[in-house]
Amino acid sequence: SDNDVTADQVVSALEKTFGVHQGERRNHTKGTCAVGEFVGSQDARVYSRSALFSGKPVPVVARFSMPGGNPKVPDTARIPRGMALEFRLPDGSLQHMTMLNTPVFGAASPQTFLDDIVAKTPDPATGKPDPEKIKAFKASHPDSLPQAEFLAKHNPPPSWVNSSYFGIHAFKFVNRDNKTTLVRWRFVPEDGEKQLSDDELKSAPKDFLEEKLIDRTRGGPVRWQMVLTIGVPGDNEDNPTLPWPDDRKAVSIGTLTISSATPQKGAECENINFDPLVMTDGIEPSTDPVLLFRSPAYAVSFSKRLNGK
Ligand code: HEM
Repeated sequence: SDNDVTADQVVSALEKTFGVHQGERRNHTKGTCAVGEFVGSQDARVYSRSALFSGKPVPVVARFSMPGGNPKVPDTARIPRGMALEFRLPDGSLQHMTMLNTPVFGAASPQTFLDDIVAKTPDPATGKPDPEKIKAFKASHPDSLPQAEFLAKHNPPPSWVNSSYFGIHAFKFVNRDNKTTLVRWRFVPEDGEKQLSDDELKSAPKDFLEEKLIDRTRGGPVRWQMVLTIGVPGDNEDNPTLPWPDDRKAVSIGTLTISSATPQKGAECENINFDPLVMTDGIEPSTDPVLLFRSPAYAVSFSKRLNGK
């Protein structure tokens, strides 16, 4: 059962499939650091008393990343894109949001996540994953299909600034009257959502995302609107592979501004563990077992890389 899957097991599987890159993240290894600020809107305070939504600018350290433990994965890979944010509040507390550019995740349980990584273990004969094992994984894990379908229909973006990023899990917002609201959130880019064409995907170089982000921020700040979706009673809070119905109320609750970007080596984001359970008063986790499993898994990866392993 799921309860048997451990963080160590998952990190070991990541190491077996992608190799160990000393001092580096075991997942989302390739990435770029950035900094900026967030300004929350009054509308958020109906739902959350978090200081994040005071209306005053809150400094943010961000990291854009490619999933998987391969530091050289090409920027054209048909896999999700990640955006992690650390909000540094005036009282010294932190809020993390660690997101992907897909509205749903590819696993409803830690077991599916583990089985996915194991299915991608390179075959010693070819040095590549065995297509039969990947097929068998898909057939036996229907919860992996909604995200795979989204990735099949949406080509990767030409730039980090041309994606929406989704919190994916349900979370709880708690307001001043202790009223709890089940929510999901996403960040919608002011530069617009864009996708590479099939031809562009074939001709694009291996590495372009980092350079384009550095150039784009030199030309001026990049913004995303934070959009909150309000759940209604009965909406699922424990399955990140299933979206809520489209007609749920959505409220714009703040603006993220990214002002500069740098390679990750030695930069501020490098030694942050973007554990999604780091939260301020007014924002709380749901019962989603995948969300709750992330924290121990990130801790194992973080302590290894911090110790130079
Ligand atoms: C069972 C589920 C999951 C496991 C086991 C897992 C595991 C990991 C690990 C080990 C890391 C590297 C941590 C570090 O060394 O700092 C990581 C990074 C990351 N994960 Fe997950 N993850 C899971 C689910 C998710 C989900 C659902 C999302 C998005 C909603 C997500 C988004 C990210 C992002 C964006 C990063 C990079 C963070 C950074 O820039 O440092 N992961 N994940």
